[in-house]
Amino acid sequence: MPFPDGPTPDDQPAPAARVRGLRKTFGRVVAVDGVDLDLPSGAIVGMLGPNGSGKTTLIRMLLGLTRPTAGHVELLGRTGDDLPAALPDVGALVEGPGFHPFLSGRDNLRRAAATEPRLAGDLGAPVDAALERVGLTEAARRRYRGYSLGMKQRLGLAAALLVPRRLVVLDEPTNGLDPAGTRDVRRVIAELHDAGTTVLLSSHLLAEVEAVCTHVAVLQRGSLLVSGELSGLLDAGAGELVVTTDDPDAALDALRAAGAGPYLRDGGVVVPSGPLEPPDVVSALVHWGVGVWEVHRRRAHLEELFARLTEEDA
Ligand SMILES: Nc1ncnc2c1ncn2[C@@H]1O[C@H](COP(=O)(O)OP(=O)(O)OP(=O)(O)O)[C@@H](O)[C@H]1O
Repeated sequence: MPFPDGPTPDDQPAPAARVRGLRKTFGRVVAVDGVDLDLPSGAIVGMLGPNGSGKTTLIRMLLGLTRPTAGHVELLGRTGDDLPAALPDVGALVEGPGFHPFLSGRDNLRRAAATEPRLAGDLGAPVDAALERVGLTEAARRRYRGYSLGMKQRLGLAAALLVPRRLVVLDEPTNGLDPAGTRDVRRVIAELHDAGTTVLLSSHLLAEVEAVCTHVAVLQRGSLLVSGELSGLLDAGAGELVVTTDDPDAALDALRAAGAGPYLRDGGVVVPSGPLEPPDVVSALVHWGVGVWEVHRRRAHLEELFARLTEEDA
């Protein structure tokens, strides 16, 4: 069956994944409510949303682990009954059926490696490489049952990295990790990105997402509030202007008279986002004879953008 939007133009690489009209209900609960989303090829897409907003359900539908109530999923160009054919190229760290509690980390990983169609023969080398990559070499002989949450997360990540993937999906990968583990995950994501792998990262850590992601998608109550390139969204969502002047008190008066609600912060005059654009601010200050050294727009942080989006929609 052709995908609803038709083919991607020749000059654009096909997205690693796309969903259209994706919906999932559990009884009366609408977990995902008609989501359209592309994961651009090679991007690191941060998926954000409050608890219960549908992130895990969306990821599970993307990976074929949960059947959608309605809508379409395309994964690495495969859809419908053909979707499982994409899965060997997809690595995933999602909560779900875990590892065997009485086997060691290494033996669990060997079992996972044995199910990889692209690994044959000696599984020792790829298993050891994956353990090394996630910093689990020393604990590899210990039973999974005795692993801390962070070690379990690392082993799950190792399983996702057993072979080169075109898409890696990480559902809250830093959950339970110490700062060193968080750094390791960040390094692994950067390595995947350098290798051209598309990464979908679901996280509540906004600073983390801002630091590593090229794109974001924000969910709320099962609906997509916004998605796109992170830098563009932060620029568009930019807020306040900051004025540097020798006479902040006069600047406050001038800007109040112009209809802004300015205030002082760290010696600068802050003009909250509102009707006044930079030329209006400069003109108001010049009109009042206030010397202006600089007016710049402060780039919003993801935390502010996220708060604004989710509060506006609340
Ligand atoms: N198997 C299930 N049976 C019933 N309801 C479910 C099931 N899975 C998810 N839900 C419900 O669907 C909604 C979305 O849940 P989901 O786990 O996808 O959200 P999330 O954004 O991943 O949340 P969190 O950030 O807390 O992990 C919630 O209301 C949840 O209770």
